[in-house]
Amino acid sequence: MRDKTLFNYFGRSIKRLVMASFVFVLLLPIMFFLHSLFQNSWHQVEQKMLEKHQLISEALVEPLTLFVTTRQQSLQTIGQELTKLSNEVAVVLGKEDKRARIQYILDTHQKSFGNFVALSYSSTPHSELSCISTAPPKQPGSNKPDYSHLKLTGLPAAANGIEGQDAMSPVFASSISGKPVVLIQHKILNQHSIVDGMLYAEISLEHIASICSKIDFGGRGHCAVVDNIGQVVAHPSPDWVDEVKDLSKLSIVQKMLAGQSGTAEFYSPALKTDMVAGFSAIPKLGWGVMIPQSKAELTEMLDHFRLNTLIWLAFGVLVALLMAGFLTRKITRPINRLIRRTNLSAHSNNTMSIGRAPDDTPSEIKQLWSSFSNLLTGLQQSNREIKRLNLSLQEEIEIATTELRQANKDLYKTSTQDYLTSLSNRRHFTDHLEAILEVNTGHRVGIIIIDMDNFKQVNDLYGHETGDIAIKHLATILKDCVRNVDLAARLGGDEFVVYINDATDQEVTAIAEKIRQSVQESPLHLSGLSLSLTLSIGTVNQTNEGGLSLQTLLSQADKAMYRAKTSGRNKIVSHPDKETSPEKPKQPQTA
Ligand SMILES: Nc1nc2c(ncn2[C@@H]2O[C@H](COP(=O)(O)OP(=O)(O)OP(=O)(O)O)[C@@H](O)[C@H]2O)c(=O)[nH]1
Repeated sequence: MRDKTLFNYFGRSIKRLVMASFVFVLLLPIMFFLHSLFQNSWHQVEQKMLEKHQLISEALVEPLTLFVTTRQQSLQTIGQELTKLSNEVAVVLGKEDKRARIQYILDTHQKSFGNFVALSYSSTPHSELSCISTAPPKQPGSNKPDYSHLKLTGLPAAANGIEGQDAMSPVFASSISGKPVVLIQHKILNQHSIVDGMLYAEISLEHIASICSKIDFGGRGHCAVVDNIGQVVAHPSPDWVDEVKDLSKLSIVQKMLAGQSGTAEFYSPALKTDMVAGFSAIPKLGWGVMIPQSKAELTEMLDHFRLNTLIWLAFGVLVALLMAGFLTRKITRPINRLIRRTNLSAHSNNTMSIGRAPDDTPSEIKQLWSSFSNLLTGLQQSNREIKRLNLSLQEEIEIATTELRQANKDLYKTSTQDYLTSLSNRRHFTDHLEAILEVNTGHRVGIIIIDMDNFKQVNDLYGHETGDIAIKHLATILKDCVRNVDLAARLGGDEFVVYINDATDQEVTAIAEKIRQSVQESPLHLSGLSLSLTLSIGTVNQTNEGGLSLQTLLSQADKAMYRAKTSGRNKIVSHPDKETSPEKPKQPQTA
């Protein structure tokens, strides 16, 4: 449901749609990228860094091995000379001379090689040193170094050397220089391969320290070398070097001493931090070399890398959004302009065209614009035509309505009026009276029925047209005599009826009398002819208690009228019988 709402929201305008498309299109790869950046990168970067560290450590294996090997070879050279001397002096020289010659050889080589803190010789493996050459030269009377406590480990043979001939000690503080050194022991063999003497060389580790000191990167990235029992050979900390620090407890050192190479993470108690390192064992020496670095430093590097990536990413997204905004504007601006022009056109009463699309409008929208313009022009023409038709139709409708109204009026007149007198006809009178009787209870209802006396004679004597004139003459008098609230009607022939609304019997009789009198006193003048007319009138006046019948009233009034006829005409008879006879009845007469 929420998704639907979201889609609806973005679907409501092209601008939102395009912007959302850009964002989604961008966001997907960005999210994958970020996921990979934050999930895998630490491991990958750490691995890569450590691989580099390990490569460096591997690269150091050879020079460090070479460092020892070259010194081994030097000892071998000295050893060969001493063997030669041994063979010669066995015959020629005395013991002291031999010792002097050995001392000379040692001094000569000490000077020429310059690699040794001390070169010494003993005639047998366990005898006291008989000759020693040191740099600087040893002071007379000073103690000879004692190597008996050192645990030597065999070295692989140097070039042209014999296996088992050389051995090397762990690092120890030289009694001569006070500095850390390692001791290389070289056995001097006679022609029968029997040990004839021992050559010892204290080797300074300064050269190794100088090689390692060149490896210095980051805040705490360095190189460290340990000997075969895990003691420091080279390390950036001079104290550790001087005190021959034992690092054998470190897991990484133990791995190196076990002959392993690789990468590892370990805690440095000295630096009190987690470290990561690439390490390599130096198989020929039993040593190890490692390139450690603070883990925090790597994390910082990674964070820095991530921050940089995020900044570039944010910059990219911003540029993409700006581009999206610009492109969206290219699409929506002409559409909005089209909408505005269309609205203006609509408000201009369909007279204004929307014009041409601007030149920089995209071609599809240009086509839309053009189609829209054509459509609008057609619509405007149609609208004008419809308007014109509407106007003429309106006129026609008005005329037809007027005619219809007139026709209705005529129809109503025809259906309710008597054609000759324009009084109400019988039907209208009946309908009207029945409606009154139904609703107007409690009021009096008076009915006057009027019939011309001897009217047939009028027709017979003066013609039908004169009869009509006489009928109309009577109608005119009736109109004058009845009140607005009353209703006069022609029932047919020469018979008329008047309804008297809510009047006393006297008032009804008075109106009837007024009619009768008016007719009597208004003879009809027709081209020299004066025609006197009289009327016979019957009346009835009753209170409508409800359920009063019109037919009954008419019948009662009619009977009364007939009684007026039969009792001499020109008189009024009221129901129940009550005659009003003003004067002697007359026949219609001509003057
Ligand atoms: N001119 C004319 N005569 C009509 C019309 N309708 C009916 N008549 C005539 O009116 C006469 C009515 O006569 P009656 O009322 O029956 O008799 P009367 O001669 O009036 O005699 P009494 O009513 O007894 O006084 C008849 O001759 C009808 O033909 C009409 O519209 N015009």
